[in-house]
Amino acid sequence: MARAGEHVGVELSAHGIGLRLGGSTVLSGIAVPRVGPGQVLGVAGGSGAGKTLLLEVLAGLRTPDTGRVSVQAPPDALRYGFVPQDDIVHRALPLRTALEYAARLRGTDPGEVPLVLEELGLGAVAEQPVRTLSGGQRKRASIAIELLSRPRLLFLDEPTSGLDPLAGAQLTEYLRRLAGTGVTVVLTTHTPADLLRCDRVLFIAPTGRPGPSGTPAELLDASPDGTLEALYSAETAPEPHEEGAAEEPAPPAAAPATGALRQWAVLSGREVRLLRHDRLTAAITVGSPLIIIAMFALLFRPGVFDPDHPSPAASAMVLFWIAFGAFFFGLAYGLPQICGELAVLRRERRTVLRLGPYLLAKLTVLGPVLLLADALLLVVLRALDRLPEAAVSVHVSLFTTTALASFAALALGLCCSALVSEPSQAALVLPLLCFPQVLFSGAFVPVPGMAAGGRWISVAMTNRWAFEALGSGADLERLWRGGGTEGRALLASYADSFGRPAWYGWAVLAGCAVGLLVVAWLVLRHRCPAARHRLSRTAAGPARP
Ligand SMILES: Nc1ncnc2c1ncn2[C@@H]1O[C@H](COP(=O)(O)OP(=O)(O)OP(=O)(O)O)[C@@H](O)[C@H]1O
Repeated sequence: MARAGEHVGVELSAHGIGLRLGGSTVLSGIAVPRVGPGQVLGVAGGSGAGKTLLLEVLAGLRTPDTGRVSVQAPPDALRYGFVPQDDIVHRALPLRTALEYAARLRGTDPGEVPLVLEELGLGAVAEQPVRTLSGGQRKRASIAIELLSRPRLLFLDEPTSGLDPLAGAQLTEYLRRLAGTGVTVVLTTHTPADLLRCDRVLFIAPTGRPGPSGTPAELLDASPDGTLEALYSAETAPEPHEEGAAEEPAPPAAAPATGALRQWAVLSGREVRLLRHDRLTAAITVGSPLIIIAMFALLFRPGVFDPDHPSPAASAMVLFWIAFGAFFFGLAYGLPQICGELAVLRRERRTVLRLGPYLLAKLTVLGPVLLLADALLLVVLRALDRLPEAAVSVHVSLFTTTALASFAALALGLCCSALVSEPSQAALVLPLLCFPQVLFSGAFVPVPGMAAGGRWISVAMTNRWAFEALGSGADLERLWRGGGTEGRALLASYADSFGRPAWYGWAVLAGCAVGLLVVAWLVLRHRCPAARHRLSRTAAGPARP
């Protein structure tokens, strides 16, 4: 929290801001009046006028095509916070826990959490899961997370939207008090009552052109009917563009950084807590492999790998479904992971979060569960005589294959989860990903019998490589040679599918897992950009009181 009387502060202003998106101009010639510590700037305008975009430009999250944002801050005082419109706290966690993880991630003292909660009037609901909080409490929770970093410059995108007039008034009053401690506050709002509590107000006219600007009293004087509402569609002359002036060398990020290792540890801890607090998800995570294993145990006959009386076709099916089970475990775990918390991820990326530790934390928590599921699958099937009685090395080979198949599928799931926007879309993707893994695995139509197109597609199917590695590990060819006419027919149709050593399949599966994780990382880097402060910061002496 900023301490009253501290003489550090940030001054912000902007000139000639212009921005084009999707081929059209969304902001042009916007000037932002100078605001400093202790002041609140309200940005107003109709829906779609460009308030959020301007806020992002001011916060250094977007580069304007024209114009300049300047921030005057004493050395080391440019700590900023950005509170977006979306819900940005993990809903399953108790509020206090969510804030403590946010503090650890930012490298700030979790001991600050009770202070921040009290300050925002959230002490009484600190132990409630975030999903049970009211809209107004969630907004304050969102602000609380940013306050943990003790920002000197705080941006808030529509902090009062969805609140009743009293709750909205209380929130803006709180922001006023916060500004009084030396923080510079910039907020967007739709509510004229909020604007009356600001020191300065800037209107953006429809289509992103400049509107009137001044103190609330000046604006009320200038209004044709004495109301702020009348100014929503008013336009003033745009500031001349400063072509090419937008790009400034990027100063270092303002938020305190935590090391990659520490982020990984904090994020892994949070993943575990999320699983513990979201009991239904935890039950599905543990229960779905158990159900699938039980179905396999009921489906397969015992003794199909008996070298004296083998059932060649049945043995191929057992190995295929084991490969598919391992694939399904990984995919089902990976798909819901990222899309359900994109808003949280975006926000954390704007402060400190690194994507490497984030993805690694997912693997750290889900990996052991997957390994356990794969091991249980093999142990149960062997105990029920659905797998061959063989040397330990054979079982190690089968386990290695299933583990790598699960990890490749987990990486595929994380990748797709990063690409979609909502869990409902992830659910739609699930069958689309499973179908080709069945069709082109080479189990039902052996690879040598596929059309050329199918053979090419099968190369990209991790299930094919898992199936072949399992067949090689279990030495299907030898089993089939002793399997009479059926065995010889299968040997002819599968040709050399199981002729390659198992490690060949392992290498492909490991390569797929790494490649897909890199793709997931790239997708997230594009969709959740890290804050790059392109503000033209000027070192300054003591800020104005
Ligand atoms: N990525 C984008 N590509 C193209 N157009 C965009 C993009 N993001 C925003 N816009 C457009 O820019 C305009 C301004 O959007 P912005 O979100 O800033 O509006 P706003 O004033 O915050 O609206 P609201 O009050 O409804 O939240 C809108 O017309 C929007 O459709």
